Amino acid sequence: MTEAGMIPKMSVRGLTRHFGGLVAVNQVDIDLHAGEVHAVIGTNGAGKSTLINMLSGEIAASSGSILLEGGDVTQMPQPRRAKAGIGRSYQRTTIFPEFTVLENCRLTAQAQAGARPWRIWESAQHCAASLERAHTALARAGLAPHAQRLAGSLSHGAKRQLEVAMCLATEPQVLLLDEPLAGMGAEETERMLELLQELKTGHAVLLVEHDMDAVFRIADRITVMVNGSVVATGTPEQIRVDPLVRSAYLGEEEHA
Ligand SMILES: Nc1ncnc2c1ncn2[C@@H]1O[C@H](COP(=O)(O)OP(=O)(O)OP(=O)(O)O)[C@@H](O)[C@H]1O
Repeated sequence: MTEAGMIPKMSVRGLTRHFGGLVAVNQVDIDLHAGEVHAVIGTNGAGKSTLINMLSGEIAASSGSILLEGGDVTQMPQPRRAKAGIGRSYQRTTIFPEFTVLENCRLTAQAQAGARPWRIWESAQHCAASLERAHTALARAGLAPHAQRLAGSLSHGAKRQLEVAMCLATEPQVLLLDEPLAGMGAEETERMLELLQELKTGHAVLLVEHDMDAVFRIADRITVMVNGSVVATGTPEQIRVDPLVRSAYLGEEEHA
């Protein structure tokens, strides 16, 4: 059951980013609700990464606003946004391969909890709260049996699951997932989709993903971007039959 009728966890209005003369993201409005996977799709260069980077605080918005549970986070730097409840995974792998799966998760939880960087290694040994958060996140991501393995020895799919677990260890309100299915085989994709389905309970999930089959299966809501602008937002059923989307994005086979 979705919690879509409630106030959005994240509400974005008029979000815009210029790179010189290029408008990479143009006046984007988007609402992310707890209990929903909201996918953002679009052709290469449509502005999806720029959007996610603005939401996580990695790049500044040129204009517009981002509210997290009603509070304005538009000017908040990335570390504070992470503390406020915005978690994200990246297209590239960000794990420490020579540490165990559990240590990777625990260090993320520890860093997010506000430990001083130069004391992370020392205090990570002792911080029971971070350890508990790490165990909880690993269990939720289906990685508990691999907790003591070196992260570098995991399969590609399991590494992506670990990234999601690391994100969960920060106990976010909003999860921003950047192509979590990239490079996965069919079985790994299925496992990740099950995880995403489970994860949306209690979280708002924004999913940027190129695998259209997966998007149409998993998403509760889809926003379609073309050249930096939103051309449509709706349920998968609405998006599938939207004439603008069909001509601008879903492509020729729809017209056959
Ligand atoms: N740092 C930057 N400086 C200049 N232009 C940029 C920068 N980052 C992105 N762009 C441009 O902004 C536009 C949107 O790029 P973005 O990476 O957000 O698209 P995308 O939808 O994520 O594409 P892809 O699916 O290929 O990852 C593109 O034209 C890109 O070249």
